[in-house]
Amino acid sequence: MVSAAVSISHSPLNTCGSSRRSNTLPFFPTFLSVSSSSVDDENAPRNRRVSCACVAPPQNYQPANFNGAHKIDNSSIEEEEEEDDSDVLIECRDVYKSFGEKHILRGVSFKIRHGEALGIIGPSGTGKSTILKIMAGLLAPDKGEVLIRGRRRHGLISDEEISGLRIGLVFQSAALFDSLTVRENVGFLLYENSTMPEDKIAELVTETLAAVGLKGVEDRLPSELSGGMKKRVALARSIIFDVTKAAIEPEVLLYDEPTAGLDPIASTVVEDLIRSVHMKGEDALGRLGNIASYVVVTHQHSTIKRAVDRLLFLYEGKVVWQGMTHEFSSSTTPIVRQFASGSLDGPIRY
Ligand SMILES: Nc1ncnc2c1ncn2[C@@H]1O[C@H](COP(=O)(O)OP(=O)(O)OP(=O)(O)O)[C@@H](O)[C@H]1O
Repeated sequence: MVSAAVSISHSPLNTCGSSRRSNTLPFFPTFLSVSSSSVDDENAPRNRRVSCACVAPPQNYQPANFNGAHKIDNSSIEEEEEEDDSDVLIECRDVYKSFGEKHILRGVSFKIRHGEALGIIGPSGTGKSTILKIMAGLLAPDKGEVLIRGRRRHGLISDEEISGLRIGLVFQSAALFDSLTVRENVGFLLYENSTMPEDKIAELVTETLAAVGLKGVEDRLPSELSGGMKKRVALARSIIFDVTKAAIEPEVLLYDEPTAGLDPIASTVVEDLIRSVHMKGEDALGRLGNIASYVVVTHQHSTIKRAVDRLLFLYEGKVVWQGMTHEFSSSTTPIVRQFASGSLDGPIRY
């Protein structure tokens, strides 16, 4: 489980020609610190450098086509080998990760294609948050590879290594800066890195907050917000982008349990918001979303149904099933049936 003090987006902080710092903001170091509860201290990047590069859709891009659920077996791997991988943005290949004696990931392999809305499900403690952190570059795998647009990443993220792709991680907790106002939290990266005038950033922050259903909260501190409002502020922070740039900067967003702890209606708001910022559709402001693909780790049925198209089921360190969302509840695979129904009978034992 991730519970972090900050939400990060892999946009530049003080790197990549960081140009300007708002005088309304306190000084922040190059590495945006993350609470000790969120990231393995030993593995946390020091002086982290993050990507500001923009990613264009692959040439000859064809939308991803997933034709059904399948259990992971050799035949499916053979099939995958014949696929056109020009639209694969992130690939985890046989990834292993242990924490001491705990072997959490034991050979996890999957691809995230351009345009995908992917969900990762599975029992608590199976490593869902861990795989997100590995993709985001906060943790390094012990074994196996993470490929970013076909290029193997060595160690943790650096600008050079992942140039060509922005990856944002929205932590399970809203992870806002307590001492900054909502405006400063949402506009943080723009204040730090863009050349936009401050009044324009403030305008954009207000628009983005409106897009997540929040009005008139710009001057509040996070402590003055409800849990659901904090989540929406965190989402606003993850989707805001520099509108003065000629090219939209698509990115892959990784959401760790974005609807956990929300009431059903607030969950729906967040689920629709996640959908709306996807490149395929327009956001609440009528702009094309800039998120090329996204991954949602969730336990919530409503989020599975509403926010994602394809699912990976992680269990005992491996992807044991994958399929389209509508196949989840009708699957006859025992482990999926048990999980979908919440039954105590089945292969998963607590
Ligand atoms: N930095 C760490 N140091 C030691 N153990 C860790 C660390 N991070 C995760 N773990 C352990 O790895 C296991 C998997 O954790 P992870 O948070 O990835 O699971 P999860 O599938 O996301 O769980 P949940 O659904 O409950 O959020 C857990 O047993 C957790 O205690």
